[in-house]
Parts: sequence; C-alpha cells; structure tokens
Amino acid sequence: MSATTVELHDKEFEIYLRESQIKLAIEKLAARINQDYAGRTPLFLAVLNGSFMFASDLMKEMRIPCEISFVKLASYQNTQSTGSVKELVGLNENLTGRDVIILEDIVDTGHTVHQLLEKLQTHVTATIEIASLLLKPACLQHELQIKYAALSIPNDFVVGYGLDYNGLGRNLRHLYKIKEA
Ligand SMILES: O=P(O)(O)OC[C@H]1O[C@H](OP(=O)(O)OP(=O)(O)O)[C@H](O)[C@@H]1O
Ligand code: HPA
Repeated sequence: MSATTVELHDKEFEIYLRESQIKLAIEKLAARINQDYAGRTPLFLAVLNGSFMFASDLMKEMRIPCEISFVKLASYQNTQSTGSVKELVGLNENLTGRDVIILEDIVDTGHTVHQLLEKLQTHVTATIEIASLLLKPACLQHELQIKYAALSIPNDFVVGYGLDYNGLGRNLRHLYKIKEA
C-alpha cells in the first residue's frame, strides 16, 4: 500500500489513478501499437524527463522489433534569447525513412510536442506519430493529432509516475492530483 495523499513542497496531492489503472491503459495502448506497426520497426523518441516511467512500461509491452532513444527540449540562454527558445538535445539517430513515435508523459497545452514536431521537420521520416500517457484535451492550444493517448484527463495538475511538481513526485508509483482547498 502507498499513501493516498502526498505533500510536495507547499502543496497536497490526492490519489487520482492507481498504478494498476495506469498499467492497464498502457497495455491497451501497446496492443494498438503492436497491431498498427506489425511488420515494421518503429523508433520511439521518449521526451525527457517526464516520460521515463511511461517509456519503460510501454517498452515492456512491445511485441514487435523496436528501438528507443531519449531526447530533451532544453532551454538555452544566449544574449538574444529570453529562455523560451528550446534546443533539441540527444538526437543521435538517423531518422530518414523511420517510423517515429514520440513518447510523452503528458500533452497539456501541446507547446512541447508542437515545438518538437517543428524541430523534426527537417528529417525525412516515413511516419511520425505521438503517444502520450496523459492528454488534457481542454488545454490543447495547437492542432495536434495525438493518435495514441492512453488516458484523457481533466484540467487538473497531476504528479507521480514520472511527472513532477518543481522537481518532486516523479518517483511516485500512482498518479496524484492537486487537492482542492
Ligand atoms: O503540452 P505542454 O503544455 O508543453 O506540457 C507537457 C510537457 O510538460 C512537461 O515537461 P517539462 O517541460 O515540465 O519538463 P520535464 O519533462 O522535465 O518535467 C511534460 O513532461 C511534457 O513534456
Ligand atoms: O499536470 C501536469 N503535471 C506535471 N507536469 C506537467 N506539465 C504539463 N502539465 C503537467
């Protein structure tokens, strides 16, 4: 058993989705990907940091040949930039002709995935899709086709299972949402 509420920094969170529910949703998602990509060898690009747990559990459910690589959109500072400009780091693979599946822990406003897709535009992939553990449809600010979303959730701030609140909470095995006052 683990706690039904947790305190991280100044905020209290209550349990939202248990590990068993998350695992089930990932199994269902993996079954779809296994079927859709039969006969192909997709390359997963997992976006750090938040996606590490999702990527790990999804990979264990893959029954087709596949590869994974981890990338990060890092803020960088120079004399011109305000810090909102991001640099794609960690991409060492040749994506030409590959079936790429981006792995995210959460698509919220969609800014991150939108930026990542822009950065990948110069690569001539065969296909490119997005798989996210969580999707907040009410928050999306970009026209994105999220083909593979394991769970759709309301506009609550969530932590656990890789997701953090100011650095804390990534280690939690369940998902927690912020507790209403
Ligand atoms: O759809 P969006 O509004 O862009 O939000 C989603 C992104 O926000 C979080 O990343 P963050 O930049 O906090 O980095 P992290 O993965 O290291 O926590 C999360 O992991 C997604 O990548
Ligand atoms: O709800 C969230 N929790 C943690 N990180 C996030 N990044 C975007 N949305 C969230």
